[in-house]
Amino acid sequence: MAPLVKICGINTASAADTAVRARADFCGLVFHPKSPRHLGLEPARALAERIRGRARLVTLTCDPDDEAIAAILAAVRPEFLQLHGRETAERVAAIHARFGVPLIKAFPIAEAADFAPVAAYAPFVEMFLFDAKAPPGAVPGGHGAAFDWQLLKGRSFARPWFLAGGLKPDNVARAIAACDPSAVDVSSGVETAPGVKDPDLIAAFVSAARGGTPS
Ligand SMILES: O=C(O)c1ccccc1N[C@@H]1O[C@H](COP(=O)(O)O)[C@@H](O)[C@H]1O
Repeated sequence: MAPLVKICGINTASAADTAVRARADFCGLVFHPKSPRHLGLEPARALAERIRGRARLVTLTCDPDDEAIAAILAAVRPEFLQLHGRETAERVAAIHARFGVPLIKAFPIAEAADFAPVAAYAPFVEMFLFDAKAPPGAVPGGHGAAFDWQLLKGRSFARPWFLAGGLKPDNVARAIAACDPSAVDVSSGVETAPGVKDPDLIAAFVSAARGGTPS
């Protein structure tokens, strides 16, 4: 079965409309001030209202405190909160208990040992997400870097999972064939510059992920 598709880092009305028209399953809004895709609460609220009901809304943040989570949830009312920082299983359990919003937990992957912590998060999250490790000191994601998809081959997990990191229209079909993810996530692979989404690349990515022709 074709995986679900998430377009992350939506930051304009036109990118939102393109993702929805391409029938992306999830649209991601980034709350990370060091990211070129960062949104303030008010622009995020407006984009969320444009997307709501047409794709599932995901808000992405890294190591948020409770105050930040409360503000994001109140402004956007997302279907999912993606935690893309170094949140421990205990912290994720606390977020789950306090806020009850379905969680996507991201894990940075470079070698097989990086999957070891994943199982401990299963009771508290809806989906896992596997991304390449970011360079030291850099923003934790959105770099367009891939990890070795073969590391996922033959593994099973207690939750559905996203493949992320360095996906593009011209490699997403190969990535899906290599490791059979439940969902794929892309940010920089559908951009012409950091934070600048391209309508043709978004449409090509969704089509290629669903078994169409890569552009
Ligand atoms: O997109 C961002 O700016 C971002 C910022 C901070 C953490 C994660 C971020 N994006 C996520 O990173 C992965 C991979 O992105 P890419 O396709 O390789 O550019 C993806 O899950 C994004 O949701």
